[in-house]
Amino acid sequence: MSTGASLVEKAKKSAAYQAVDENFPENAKVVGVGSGSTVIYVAERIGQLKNKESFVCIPTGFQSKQLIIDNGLRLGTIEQYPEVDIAFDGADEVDTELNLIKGGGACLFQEKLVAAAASKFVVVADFRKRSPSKLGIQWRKGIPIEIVPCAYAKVIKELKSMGATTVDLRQGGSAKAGPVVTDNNNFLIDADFGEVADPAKLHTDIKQLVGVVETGLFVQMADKTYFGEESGDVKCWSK
Ligand SMILES: O=C(CO)[C@H](O)[C@H](O)COP(=O)(O)O
Repeated sequence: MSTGASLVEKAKKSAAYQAVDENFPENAKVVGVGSGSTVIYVAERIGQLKNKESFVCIPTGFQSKQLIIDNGLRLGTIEQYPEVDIAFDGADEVDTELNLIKGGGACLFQEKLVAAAASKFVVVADFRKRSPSKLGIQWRKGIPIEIVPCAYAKVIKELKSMGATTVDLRQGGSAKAGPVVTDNNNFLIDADFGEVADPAKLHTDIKQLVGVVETGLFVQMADKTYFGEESGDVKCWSK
């Protein structure tokens, strides 16, 4: 009998494999590979393609770079290849409009950069990531926001005055004393705004604060999301 943890793992793998099988363009030249535990299976599946010498993969951070290398894929950079044919990535929450919260794994800036450069953006997730309506229902840790380190006190104060109920400078926990440092040498704030009524407005309001590099609200960027279900099925939401 499958345990809860192995059901989740199977769900991630099924979603990732189906997303690659149904969307990988035959003549792809540049492919974005996201970050997180679900994307591990995306990289694995792409690594099984017979023509893997014919395209380059663009990472969204350190872990993603390792996944590309470990699966025998060609590594490129977004500076060399600013036009991406397709990007695959995970998400922390997906709403019914296909808006996302991302950044639980601290990679949101490069994830958004690669997704924004991509002609098609496909998300892979397990059933726990699906919101019944708005963002902020399933993912209760707050919206991840990447900031320049010296701006943290100012931005925290401003986010509180914008109505965030909890605002935390993300800490490394037992793995690191002090704040998490991103792949871009920045800090991360998690700001809880509850249920997000208007993700585009919230993103714009936060982005205007001096010191904010990027928010983990991915508004109308995803073309499709594949959810691996507890039953073993995969559900696809598309625009
Ligand atoms: O946004 C991310 C990292 O910044 C990840 O894509 C997101 O956290 C989902 O990760 P996982 O597939 O491990 O649940």
